[in-house]
Amino acid sequence: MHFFRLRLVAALLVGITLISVGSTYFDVLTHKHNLSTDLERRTKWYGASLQPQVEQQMTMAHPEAVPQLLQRLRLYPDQPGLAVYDTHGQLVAATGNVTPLRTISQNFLKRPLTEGKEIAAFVKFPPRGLLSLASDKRSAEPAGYGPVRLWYEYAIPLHNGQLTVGALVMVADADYIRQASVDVWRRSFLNIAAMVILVVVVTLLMVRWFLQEPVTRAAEWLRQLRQGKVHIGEAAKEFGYLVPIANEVTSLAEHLTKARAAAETEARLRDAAEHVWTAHRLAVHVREKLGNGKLYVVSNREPYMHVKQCSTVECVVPPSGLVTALEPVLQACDGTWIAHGSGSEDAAFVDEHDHLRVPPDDPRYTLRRVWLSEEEVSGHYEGFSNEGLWPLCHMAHTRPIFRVQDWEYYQQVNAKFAEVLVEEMRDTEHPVVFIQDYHFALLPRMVKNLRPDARVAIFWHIPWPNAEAFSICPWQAELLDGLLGADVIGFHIQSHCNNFLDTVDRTLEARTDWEQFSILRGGHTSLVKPFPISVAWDEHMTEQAENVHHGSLNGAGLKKDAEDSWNRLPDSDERLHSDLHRELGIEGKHLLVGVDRMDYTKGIVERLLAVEYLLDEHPWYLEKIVFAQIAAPSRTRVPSYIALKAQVEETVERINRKFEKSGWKPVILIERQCSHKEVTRYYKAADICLVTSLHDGMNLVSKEFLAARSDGDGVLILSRFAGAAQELRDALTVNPYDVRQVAEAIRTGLEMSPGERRLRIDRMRQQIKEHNVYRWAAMVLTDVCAVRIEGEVLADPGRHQHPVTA
Ligand SMILES: Nc1ncnc2c1ncn2[C@@H]1O[C@H](COP(=O)(O)OP(=O)(O)O[C@H]2O[C@H](CO)[C@@H](O)[C@H](O)[C@H]2O)[C@@H](O)[C@H]1O
Ligand SMILES: O=P(O)(O)OC[C@H](O)CO
Repeated sequence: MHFFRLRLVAALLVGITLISVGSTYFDVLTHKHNLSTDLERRTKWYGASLQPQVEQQMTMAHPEAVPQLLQRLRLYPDQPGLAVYDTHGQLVAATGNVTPLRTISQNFLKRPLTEGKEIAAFVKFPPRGLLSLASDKRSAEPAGYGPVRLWYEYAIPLHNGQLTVGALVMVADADYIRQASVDVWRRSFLNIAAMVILVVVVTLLMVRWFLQEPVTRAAEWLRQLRQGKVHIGEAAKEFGYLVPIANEVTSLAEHLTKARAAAETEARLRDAAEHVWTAHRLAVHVREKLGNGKLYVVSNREPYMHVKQCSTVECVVPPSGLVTALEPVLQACDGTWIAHGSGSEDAAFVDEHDHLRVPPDDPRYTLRRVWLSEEEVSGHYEGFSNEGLWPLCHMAHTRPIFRVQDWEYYQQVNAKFAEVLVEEMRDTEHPVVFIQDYHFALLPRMVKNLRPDARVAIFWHIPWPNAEAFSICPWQAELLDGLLGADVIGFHIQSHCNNFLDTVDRTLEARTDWEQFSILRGGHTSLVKPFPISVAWDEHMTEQAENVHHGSLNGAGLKKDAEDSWNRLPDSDERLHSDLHRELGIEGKHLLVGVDRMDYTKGIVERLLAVEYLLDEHPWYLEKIVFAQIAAPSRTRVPSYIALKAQVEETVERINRKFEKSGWKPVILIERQCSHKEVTRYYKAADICLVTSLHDGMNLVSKEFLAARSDGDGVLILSRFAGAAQELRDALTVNPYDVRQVAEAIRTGLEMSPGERRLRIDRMRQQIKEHNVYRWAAMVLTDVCAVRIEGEVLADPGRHQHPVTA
């Protein structure tokens, strides 16, 4: 820093001095020029006014009268000295400062006397020759001549008709011009000195306040961070105005912290011979399985949408179970995610290949956006997918609608994605394609036809109904045939696999192997397997929770008693809990939470009716509970969704009207999409999380709730018709249609002892930790990478084994 300051001061000194000297130099030149021009003009004018009278005198051949004339003509002492010379260059008369006039050179007079033209010049007098004769050579004052001064000499010819009769010479003292320049330089020097001092002082102060101090503070913070003495979130104030750097450093620190945590976790897991999957383990595993290949994921919904909100463009993560599950997988494995670019501003954020790297603030993988027309969205997404297949696969008693035109768009969009996929994979050998969901039932076959060397898996995120229910789809055979193009077909649970095998059995010419759970059709085998999807597991939160719950050493080095810590939330969670309660105006009340897309399969209305039933039957809970339902707008142009929204709003209004009392209302409806962070606040602050789907492939809200409960508290009420119910045996399982049962479950949850809550949550969290989304992806990708492609030479025989047992 010291050297930096020295260099800065030196640079400022040189810079300011050069600029100031340059500008002064030009000032002096201008000033000198102006003064000289003025003197020239005045002298010439004076000469012109004298010339006729002197000429007359010379013409009359009275040279002896010329001195008197000159005396008369020179009225003031500051006027130029005057001299008249005859045609031989002999001085006839002189007045004023005669010394320089006497030494006018013959050369100077030559021009007016011989050529008849005027002449002017600035000269220094006494000249150098005289100076050198001075007795004291160091003196600037030659003996008898006074100091050297600047003079302006001007000579004009004197005429008698055509004849030159002499010359009139004027000598003006021009030394004031030289003096003025010296003055300007002196003033400028003082200015420069003052400016340099001021700028240097101000700069040094600024360096100290705005650079040295923040940098010192930031360096100290980084040192403490390295030593684990401070938290990442506390950085901003240390960095002051260097906030952009703070953000980058914070993100770097987060990465380092995560990497350190991951390394520690890996080491611990290895040490404990556990089999928990982490992002890092998945990344290593997938890289090994893919070899030279690459991963391509296809879904209708994209993980990041650029949308206009008010006047700004925001990049949002849509509320979708599929996105929640796949995003951490892609972040771990890299690859390309191909999806419909559905955000209003999406087109502005892609390159010429419709690519962008995401997540935007920490790019890890490529998103390829596919553009669909309004008609394609309406026919493929809203029509066939969400008015046809969605209600067909969910037992929620909404009638599926199948239109011929929607089916045509469904085929068209599947073909469009196949084309894009093939284009993306053109330079990749052995690509692995992982297709998502019911929007792309035809895609596996299309891809296999175009790229027989591709290994293809499809995961069906929603339930598969029984064969009879599925048979109402007019194009069931085409859909099944399309799906059977895949090498691996995944569902959440075994019963969905069974339903699928049964549907194929009854519909197509194919050999179904119920022992291997595979289907052979046209010489190609498809493996049909359950892969229960899950959420990412944040080891950080787990450690924090475990430290509190199991009485390990806390930050202060004190061993906490397990029972004592049981009823306590960690500080940050406690604060979060009370902040949210204060924000909602529900301090001291029990908070029940529901988080869903506004979808009729999620049982939102039934859940509201259960809350109403509870308050009717157990009025003791009046003013003691609040149910917050966060509902993200979903498929908002589909009629059944429009009707559901109206029904939910009406029901909330009716229940609130019925029970509201002195400012308290039993239901808060938040109809918008929240960030993951906001949703997590609700999960953490809730006493009970209500998941009452009428039918659900898996349901990730239940798992997110458990993952968020690092405090080890909270109760999960879970529909038995959600796939998650098969794994989460410690939830309070309910039939969502049975309003009384759901109400009773809420009551049980509210009355449950802290010990029982902890026991249940602990077991379910352990289940999710071990069966997280990294494990899900590892299972699917291991199976698809193990597929044998006809004619392919095995470069790595290990690739085709099934080593995953965890
Ligand atoms: N208001 C809101 N704001 C922000 N985020 C919100 C939100 N409401 C919901 N979300 C988020 O959206 C996701 C919903 O996931 P779900 O599994 O519950 O249902 P979804 O039907 O979308 O998924 C489909 O795919 C998943 C994954 O396979 C299956 O579990 C499921 O059964 C199937 O229907 C969750 O991550 C949740 O946090
Ligand atoms: O919002 P959608 O229509 O993409 O649905 C999201 C679901 O995760 C589909 O399974």
